Order: sequence, then structure tokens, then C-alpha cells
Amino acid sequence: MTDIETPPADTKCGFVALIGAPNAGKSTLLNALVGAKVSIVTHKVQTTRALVRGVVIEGNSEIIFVDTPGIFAPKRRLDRAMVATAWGGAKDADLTGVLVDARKGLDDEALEILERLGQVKKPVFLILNKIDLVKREQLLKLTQDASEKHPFVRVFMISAQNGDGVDDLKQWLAGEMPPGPWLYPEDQLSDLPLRMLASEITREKLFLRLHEELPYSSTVETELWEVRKDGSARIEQTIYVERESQKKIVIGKGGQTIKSISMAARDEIAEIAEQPIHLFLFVKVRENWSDDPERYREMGLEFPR
Ligand SMILES: Nc1nc2c(ncn2[C@@H]2O[C@H](COP(=O)(O)OP(=O)(O)OP(=O)(O)O)[C@@H](O)[C@H]2O)c(=O)[nH]1
Repeated sequence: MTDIETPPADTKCGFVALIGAPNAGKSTLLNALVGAKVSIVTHKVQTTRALVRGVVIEGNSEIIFVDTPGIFAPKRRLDRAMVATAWGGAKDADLTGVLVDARKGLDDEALEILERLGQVKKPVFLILNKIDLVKREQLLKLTQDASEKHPFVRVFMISAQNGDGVDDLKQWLAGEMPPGPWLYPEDQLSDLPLRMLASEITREKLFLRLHEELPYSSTVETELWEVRKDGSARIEQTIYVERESQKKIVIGKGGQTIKSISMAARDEIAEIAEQPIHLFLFVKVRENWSDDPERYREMGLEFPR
């Protein structure tokens, strides 16, 4: 008898970064690939933090999808830092997929992304989405035009909405993953969306109270989710801030602020998880690299002026 929870011996595992202008259909595609609505969790990909949007197991392969919002036309410094992070994610991923809304074609937003793809040293593939809305001739022209901008390793034509072409894309990605152990065990995948949601709930409570005092880059990570014999869960989360002074603000006088954040988050997580929750919050300072030109250089990026 085989144990169904044991992964196959020759496993593959890798990161796929999905980038695209807003409304290109990233969320719809991820939902179609992952099969369930997933929220956001942060995950360290080598040196860069990326947002894990979903994990798919296909045959022997585990495909971890990462993405980042707002990859184009940054106006403010903070936005630029987010863009740098986004491109960092693409650099570290094993494969990068660029999603283009086929109906819009190569508009300014899409062109700006294509023009910056030279920074990504790993293979890049193109996904033309929303093919249900355009004619075949348009797709061929679009493929040609886009391929002149960047040597894509593959071009997929899909409709994330009705599922056309999504399975082919998934099969191809599975085959492209490098050999390696699965990062997310199969039996933990079912709580993954819940863990992600728990991080977001705490982050929301944090910003509800401290939005004027904390930078947007503060993040929350769920480090532990342990179900106890009595059916309750012990959850440990870390709130990452950029400075000691911010850590003090999050903790508050006599720990009052963090206590109220923790209680509000706990109640909401318990409601969604449908189990009693013991929530433990920690606050850690993580260096603010967005003001540090050196970090940009390390990632092969220009420091935004
Ligand atoms: N007709 C059609 N509409 C689609 C398709 N894929 C996505 N859409 C629609 O396009 C809109 C944007 O889709 P989203 O998945 O939210 O796009 P997104 O890229 O995640 O957007 P941001 O979150 O802003 O980055 C939604 O109204 C979707 O229903 C498709 O294949 N065909």
C-alpha cells in the first residue's frame, strides 16, 4: 500500500512570477490555476520577498506562484520601492509570466513592462489573456508584436475566465520546474489560504490603528499554525517594521496597542477558522532597504531618484 501523503521521490518545485498591468487578469488566472480563492502571504525567495499567491501540485511538481502589485509607472518613492521589489521577485523566480490583456493589446502599460523585461535573466513566457474577446488574427499580430520586444520562451493564449488554455499552461509549467523538494507539504496546502488570510487580518488591524505612524511596507507573517488536541489553534505571527521607533509604536504603552491589535485579529481569525485561537504576536525590526542604494545595486536595479 502506498501512503498518499508521501510526495513522489523525484519531486520538482519552483517559483513562477506572474506580472502584468492591473486588470490584465492575474487574480482570475490564479484562481483558475489554483482552483480556490487565495489571499496573499509573503515568502522569502532567496533574498527578495515576494507575495505567494497560490501553490499548485501537478504530478511530481509543486508550482509556487508569486506576484506583486503595481509594477509599472511609479510616481512616488514608495511606489518605486514596491516596483523594485516586484522586479526582484521576477528575477528570483525560476520562470516569469507576463500577462497581457489581449483586448487592450500593447498599450503603454504593457509596453513599459515588456521594455523592462531585459532585467529578468531567467526565461520569460507570454500569456495573452481574454482571448474570448478578440479575433484570432488579432492574436497572431499581437504575438508577433510582443515577440519583437522580447524573446519569449513560449506564448500561451488563454481565457482565464472560461478556462481555455489554462490546463495547457499548468502542464507546461509543471514540466519546467527544477528538481527539488516541495516547499509546501501537500497536507498543509489546505490551510495555506487560511494562514495567508490570518496574516492579512492582523495587518489590517495593525493599519486600522496605526496607519499614520507606520509605513505601508510593514508586513505580517504567520510563522506557526498548530492545532492542539482540544481543537484550538496556536498561531504565532511576526509583525515586521523598519525601525526601533516603529516597534515601540506597535507595542504601545505597557503593551496596550499590540494587545488590542491581537485581540481584534484573534476574534476575526477564530471566526473564519471556526476554531478557538490563541494568537501570539511578535514585533521585529527589518532593515529598510528601500532607501538603501546598495540593495538596489545588488538586485541589478537602478536606484530611483
Ligand atoms: N472576458 C474576460 N474577462 C476576463 C478574463 N480574465 C479576467 N477577466 C476580467 O478582467 C477583469 C480584471 O481581472 P482581474 O483578475 O481582477 O485582474 P488583475 O490583473 O488581478 O487585476 P489587479 O488586481 O488590478 O492587478 C475582471 O473583471 C475579470 O473578470 C478573461 O479571460 N476573459
